[in-house]
Amino acid sequence: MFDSPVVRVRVPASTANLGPGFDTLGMALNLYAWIEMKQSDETRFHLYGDQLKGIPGDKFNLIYEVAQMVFNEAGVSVPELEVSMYSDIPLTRGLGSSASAIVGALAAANALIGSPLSDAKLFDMATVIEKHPDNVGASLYGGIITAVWDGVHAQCIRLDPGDHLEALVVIPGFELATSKARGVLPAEFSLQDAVYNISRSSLLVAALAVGNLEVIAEAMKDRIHQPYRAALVPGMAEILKEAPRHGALGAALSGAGPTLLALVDRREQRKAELERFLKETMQRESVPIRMMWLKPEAQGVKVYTDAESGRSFLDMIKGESVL
Ligand SMILES: Nc1ncnc2c1ncn2[C@@H]1O[C@H](COP(=O)(O)OP(=O)(O)OP(=O)(O)O)[C@@H](O)[C@H]1O
Ligand SMILES: N[C@@H](CCO)C(=O)O
Repeated sequence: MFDSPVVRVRVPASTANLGPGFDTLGMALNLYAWIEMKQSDETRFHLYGDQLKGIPGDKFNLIYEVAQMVFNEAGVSVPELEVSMYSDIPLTRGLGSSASAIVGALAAANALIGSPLSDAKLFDMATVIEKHPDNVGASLYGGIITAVWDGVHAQCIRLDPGDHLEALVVIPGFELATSKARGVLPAEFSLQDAVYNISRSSLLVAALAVGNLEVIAEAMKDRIHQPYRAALVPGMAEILKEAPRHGALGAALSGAGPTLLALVDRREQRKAELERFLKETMQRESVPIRMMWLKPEAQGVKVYTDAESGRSFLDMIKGESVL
């Protein structure tokens, strides 16, 4: 048996793919979900905020299921949990809400039992659950990650995002399930399209590694998933094509969408023009949107100990939440 502390974690949202890096590139963003977890005599959930509406408040919640995987892996039994959760990450919009829930639950459950599992093990488990390492790697490690998965083990290299990148995200007022956005993709690609994506994805990683932002517009182009998904997101094709002419370094569908993300150099003077272009394009398509300026988050999931917290769960969040 172990002492039963109260564990809190903060986990960042993420954007996956960054255009050509389908299922391999991810970047953490400064939008967060928070989870508090403790052992209990009966399982109880306290879900706060608009973003968690409709999420199950019982043992069918993803957080509970993932926590039990950690306990099984570690060979301990913690059948009943009291979980509080607050999130600023919109659900099913392409900003890695499921990855944040998975990584947050893994980190919280692991900390609850004295952290027997390594980060590498948590990464493997997260990837098996999510089925691709891009969002979960970014939420776990922070920064920009380039990752591979062999079906069992995931590996990644983390790049520091630097100080110059910023992202303008356009979040449409409708949900797009990852399963639906993957369902429209072909099973096979031509050699030409494969080369097109490999070359751009490699260029993008190299550009981000050395801070050469000039090639980003070309490096964010993709032929593997975005052309097929464009029909699911009105305005997407025009925004991906034209955003660089309005001040963006490049633009991409964020994860499986429907959120669109324009990367910007923070020193760029044309932010208002970019905002106007994105807003007007979506308005022409009659798509209601929310726009947010976000920054890359260098820190991955953060575990707070009892001693560090000292405040109630909601008080702790108040200072950091964007809502
Ligand atoms: N905090 C949470 N607790 C429980 N389940 C969650 C939580 N957050 C997300 N989920 C589950 O994940 C689903 C969304 O996952 P999905 O992969 O479709 O979108 P996403 O993760 O927001 O976007 P993307 O993977 O494209 O970045 C939700 O419908 C819900 O079932
Ligand atoms: N790489 C994934 C991200 C969504 O979780 C996709 O584009 O389907």
